[in-house]
Amino acid sequence: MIRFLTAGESHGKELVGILEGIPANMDIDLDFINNELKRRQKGYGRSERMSMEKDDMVILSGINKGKTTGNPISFKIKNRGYLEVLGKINRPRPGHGDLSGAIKYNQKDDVRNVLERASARETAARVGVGSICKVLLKNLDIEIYSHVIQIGGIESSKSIYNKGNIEDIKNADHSIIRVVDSIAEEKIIKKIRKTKEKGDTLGGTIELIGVNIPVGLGSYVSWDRRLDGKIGQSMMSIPGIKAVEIGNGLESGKSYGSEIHDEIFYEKNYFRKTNNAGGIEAGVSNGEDIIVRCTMKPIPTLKKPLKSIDMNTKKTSLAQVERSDVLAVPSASIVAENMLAYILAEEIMLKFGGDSIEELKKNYKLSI
Ligand SMILES: Cc1cc2nc3c(=O)[nH]c(=O)nc-3n(C[C@H](O)[C@H](O)[C@H](O)COP(=O)(O)O)c2cc1C
Ligand SMILES: C=C(O[C@@H]1CC(C(=O)O)=C[C@@H](OP(=O)(O)O)[C@H]1O)C(=O)O
Repeated sequence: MIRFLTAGESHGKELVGILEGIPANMDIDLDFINNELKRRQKGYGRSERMSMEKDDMVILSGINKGKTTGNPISFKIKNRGYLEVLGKINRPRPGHGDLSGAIKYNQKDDVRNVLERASARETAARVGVGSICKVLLKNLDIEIYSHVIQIGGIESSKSIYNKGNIEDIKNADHSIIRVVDSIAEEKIIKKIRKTKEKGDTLGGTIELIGVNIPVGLGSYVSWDRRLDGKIGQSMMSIPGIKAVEIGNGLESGKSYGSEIHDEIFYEKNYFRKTNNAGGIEAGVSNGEDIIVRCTMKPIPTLKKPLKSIDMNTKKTSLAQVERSDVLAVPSASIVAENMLAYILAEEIMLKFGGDSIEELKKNYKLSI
């Protein structure tokens, strides 16, 4: 069984992660992990904080001479934003965790402790965890890719949900956004710039694809073992993600069954000519690519703030203005890839098992 925990605050000393259940003897390439961390920091529209932070992983345990040992892996990622002068916050930002967190944890005098953890800075540690899971999946030739498909209503890349061409996505550059053409790219950048000038923010939609997925991950036997349910929760756990779609989920409600269900064929193996199900039926992977789309709402911190209440005086006021991203959709895309990697690695270990990578590979080969 794989499980993980993260700890750390946005402006605390460090973020830490503990990941248990990764088999022994797996080669860990730290450059690959640090590149994943770097990919999460890219994206036009992010704040100055991203040029301050240079995320890299310091391994504390569970990896020796570049190989996993089977022991829990722990690591840290330094916060260069540590010790910044941070003022009190008592005018909660609509859309952030400020108000509900202040009431829940009785932090009404200063909301700072709430947003320190609600902040998406924590997702750096999740990418640390997910990138180790990606290495596990790569050992079985399973890969995960993602791209941004729209920002603020402007299409940036074509959805590939139905047997589309994934070659473009494999090389998607999240430094800005993967765009259909340079005109769309120009339009999007202009929109982000204008939005920033107006003191406003944006969201968008991302798409993930998992390839070379074996049949049988997840299960229908109990509600909490369904793979689509697990993926849904992992995606919804990313700050800002407000909708998750598997395959052609949204359109399916407007279609006839004859239009949406993927007919079954056989030629040496079972296969489908369409993939509206996004690779999952009855909570079980069916061997087709896993396709997930997620929509992120606009960033809650607005330079031109919305109405709020001063929690000291209870008078109408304007929400607190903090340094903030205008858009973080490309970064969320990398977080989502890594959360999907975690869920798939967890399911792989549940189904095939193995205390060493050799054992896992042997079990896997025998079963598929
Ligand atoms: C990579 C990333 C960066 C983010 N940056 C900011 C930010 O700079 N300012 C902000 O207000 N929200 C930011 N968010 C979104 C908030 O963290 C999120 O909206 C908030 O925690 C409330 O959670 P919810 O949107 O899931 O309800 C970011 C999210 C992600 C994934
Ligand atoms: C630090 C990160 O994202 C942060 C997420 C975030 C939020 O409210 O979620 C607010 C901003 O932090 P700060 O208040 O320091 O400017 C973002 O920069 C990161 O992604 O590494």
